[in-house]
Amino acid sequence: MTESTTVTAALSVEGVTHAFGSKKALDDVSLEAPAGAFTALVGQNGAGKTTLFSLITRLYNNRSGSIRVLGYDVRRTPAKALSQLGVVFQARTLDLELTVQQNLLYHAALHGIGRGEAKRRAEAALTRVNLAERAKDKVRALSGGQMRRVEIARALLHGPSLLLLDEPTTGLDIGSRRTLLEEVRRLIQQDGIGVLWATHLTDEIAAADRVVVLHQGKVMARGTPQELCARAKTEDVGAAFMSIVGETPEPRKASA
Ligand SMILES: Nc1ncnc2c1ncn2[C@@H]1O[C@H](COP(=O)(O)OP(=O)(O)OP(=O)(O)O)[C@@H](O)[C@H]1O
Repeated sequence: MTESTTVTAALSVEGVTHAFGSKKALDDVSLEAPAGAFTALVGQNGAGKTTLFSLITRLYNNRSGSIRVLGYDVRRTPAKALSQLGVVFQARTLDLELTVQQNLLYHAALHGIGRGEAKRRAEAALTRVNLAERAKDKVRALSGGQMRRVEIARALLHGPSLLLLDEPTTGLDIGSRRTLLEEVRRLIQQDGIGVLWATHLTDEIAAADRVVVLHQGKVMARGTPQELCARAKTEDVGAAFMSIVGETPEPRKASA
């Protein structure tokens, strides 16, 4: 898929700048996350990923440019835009002492979803992330990867068209990371939702449909992993990322 292809944008960001005092955290950022696709937002620490998520979710007000979720401007029509948005934040936000189901029902109540409907949706959402059998377990009893999947189920309760995940694999082992990626890919295939997955781990972008490279608040590149590799004249997407942000990849250590 190329930039010129006409697609339904689950998320469209155009010309967004955001500063903390005199420091620009985002500088004229434009990007898209199409429906039915996995878009990776890759950047090193401090690139501006969390700031962008805070603007999309209206934790911060965007004073420049526009942010649209399924065509709804988050500033002009926030209720419509946010109703299409599911978010998994970097820090975990589940109540460890409640059961998985209680956590989901609590969240559904905040969205004004009635008890019966909430139970039905919670079961369906847990089934989608392969955790239906853990509904009655306390969250404390789950692994880190399972907790992340509960957070995804929770984010899906109100039927969003766009799922934002901010560094969702932080603290997970390699197997759990792979499972999480597979689950999210399956959701995209089954439901056609758009996903924006923020990460600093370049191995997580190799299988993305599209990649957006963010560096020091600026979009440095957009395209498929193959397009990024072609641009940087390498076959390794991690090396392509390092080249695009102007850093030399560390030489591989020889095995002992
Ligand atoms: N509340 C704040 N006040 C001042 N500066 C901030 C604030 N939040 C972020 N910044 C600065 O904005 C820039 C972008 O930070 P941001 O957290 O968005 O990056 P990030 O890509 O999410 O990084 P990380 O992966 O470390 O979370 C950084 O220089 C950061 O120091």
